[in-house]
Amino acid sequence: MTGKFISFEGPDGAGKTTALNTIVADLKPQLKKQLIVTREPGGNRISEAIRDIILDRQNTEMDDRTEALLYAAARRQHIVETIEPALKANKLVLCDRYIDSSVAYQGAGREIGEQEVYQMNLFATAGLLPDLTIYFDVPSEIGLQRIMTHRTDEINRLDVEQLSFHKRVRASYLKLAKENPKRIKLVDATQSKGKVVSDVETIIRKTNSEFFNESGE
Ligand SMILES: Nc1ncnc2c1ncn2[C@@H]1O[C@H](COP(=O)(O)OP(=O)(O)OP(=O)(O)O)[C@@H](O)[C@H]1O
Ligand SMILES: Cc1cn([C@H]2C[C@H](O)[C@@H](COP(=O)(O)O)O2)c(=O)[nH]c1=O
Repeated sequence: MTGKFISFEGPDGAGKTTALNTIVADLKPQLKKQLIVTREPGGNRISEAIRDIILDRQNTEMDDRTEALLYAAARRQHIVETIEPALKANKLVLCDRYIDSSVAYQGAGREIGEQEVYQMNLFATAGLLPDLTIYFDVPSEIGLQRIMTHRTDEINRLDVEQLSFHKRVRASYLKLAKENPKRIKLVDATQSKGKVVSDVETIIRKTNSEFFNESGE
């Protein structure tokens, strides 16, 4: 496959989606190749239906392993319908969350075990990993505060987990970043929105120069 696959990761409320919207608007005119922007869980009819089931706050009886399997199932369908065809067509794929979310949220947050969840996801992904992962690092308290203050209409079943759950998620992300320094680049997401965007754009430009017009404009 010849395209490039970049995932955006971070705890809830880290600001990934906000930054992604600005980054897409900024980078699109500067790119030589086509850009695909997508998200997990979701990105197609089946995966969006799975997303609705997972995130529905009424589904309080959902078992932790059921949850992990549903995320992996949504991921599989997303890879087959969206990510692989885009990479084969030499496109740049920007994806809001991917496999690291499962390791951090289900592996560490739900305490299923990070290795176990990673191994199960290897089956779902057939080993497809992002070329680059931007990790938006924010203390759990700040992320949750942002969500509770500004996004009360969209609070989902995972957002309402206890602070200890979210702290395990962040600790797991930090561990992943430390263990995979070539793939995962950490951005300080407590900075202003503008600074976060500019840090991310610098990383993307540096690591994917072949996708940009020579003038960079
Ligand atoms: N750098 C920032 N400083 C302050 N507030 C921010 C910053 N970035 C985003 N926000 C605000 O925080 C809230 C959450 O942002 P956003 O939805 O982009 O986070 P997210 O990482 O996509 O979260 P989730 O994964 O839970 O969907 C929004 O109200 C957004 O305006
Ligand atoms: C892919 C993936 C996601 N999650 C969690 C993380 C968030 O709490 C929600 C998705 O909501 P967002 O607003 O789109 O960020 O799902 C998870 O626990 N495991 C995963 O694999």
